Amino acid sequence: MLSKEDLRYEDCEETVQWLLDRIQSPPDIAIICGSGLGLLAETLSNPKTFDYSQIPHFPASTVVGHSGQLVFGTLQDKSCVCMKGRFHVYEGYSLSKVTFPIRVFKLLGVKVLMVTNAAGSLCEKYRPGDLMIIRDHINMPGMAALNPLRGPNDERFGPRFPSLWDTYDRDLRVTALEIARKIGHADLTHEGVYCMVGGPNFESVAEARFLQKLGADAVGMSTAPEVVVAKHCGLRVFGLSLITNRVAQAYEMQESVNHSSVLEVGKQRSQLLQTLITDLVRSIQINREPAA
Ligand SMILES: O=P(O)(O)O[C@H]1O[C@H](CO)[C@@H](O)[C@H]1O
Ligand SMILES: Nc1nc2[nH]cnc2c(=O)[nH]1
Repeated sequence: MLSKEDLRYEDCEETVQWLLDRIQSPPDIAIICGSGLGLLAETLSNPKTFDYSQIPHFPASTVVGHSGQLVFGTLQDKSCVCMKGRFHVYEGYSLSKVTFPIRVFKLLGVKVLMVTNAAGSLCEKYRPGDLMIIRDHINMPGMAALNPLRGPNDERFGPRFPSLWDTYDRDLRVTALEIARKIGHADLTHEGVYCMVGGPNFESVAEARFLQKLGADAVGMSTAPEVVVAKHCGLRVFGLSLITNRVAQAYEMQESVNHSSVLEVGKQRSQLLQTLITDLVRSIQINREPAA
């Protein structure tokens, strides 16, 4: 059964038509800007910006550092769309709402989804300001049935039982690592496993130890639902975490984290993120099917 909160294929089509009536060319690449990473959207040329509040069926951004705008434009001659701000489950939104933009992107013709986020480090060698290319994820809420694909499956989006074994595109990961090396930041760029928790509280020491034992290198409160829905509908996915803090795994550790410090690290690293994403976008070949 669909709940009142669940958005349908027809809702997506309505949003897509509204956007197509207002933009020059449909995007090939979508970029989601994580907490404090909205400056990425400033890299687009000829921007056309919509507040989420204008767009049919879009929820509102309620988190500081997520300005709530969809920006269409060009980056490295590629037609792109940037979400300046994403939706989180802890804001009270259903997973259908949290992931709605991904399905809109798919129907707009997007081929590649790039997700960025701010995350806490569970890995000894990661430092605040480091980058983690996401190799794989652990979707904690998803494993407990809080999955965006729960409920009736609409085959027009994708199959009932999608496989996630190769979710984070190998070629894009390899290229991103090469770019990090070329721009002299190989030392602070890692590849690892992102774990999504529901939030909004940061982890207790016992929770942090638990997640680290499970194989997580970084933890945050987003991304996994977006990626599950993207994979379900056949998008290529690239994920990048900015490590904004270390997560205390011992009671003696003096690690305090708050949202302002997360945003501050985002600001400090925004140039590096822009360079990496811009160079990665340059490397992508888009094969558009010829119009029928
Ligand atoms: O995942 P993004 O949206 O980057 O934000 C991260 O930063 C916020 C906490 O400071 C949480 O929302 C967490 O998920
Ligand atoms: N859950 C969680 N989310 C974050 N986002 C940025 N840092 C953190 C963190 O330490 N934990």
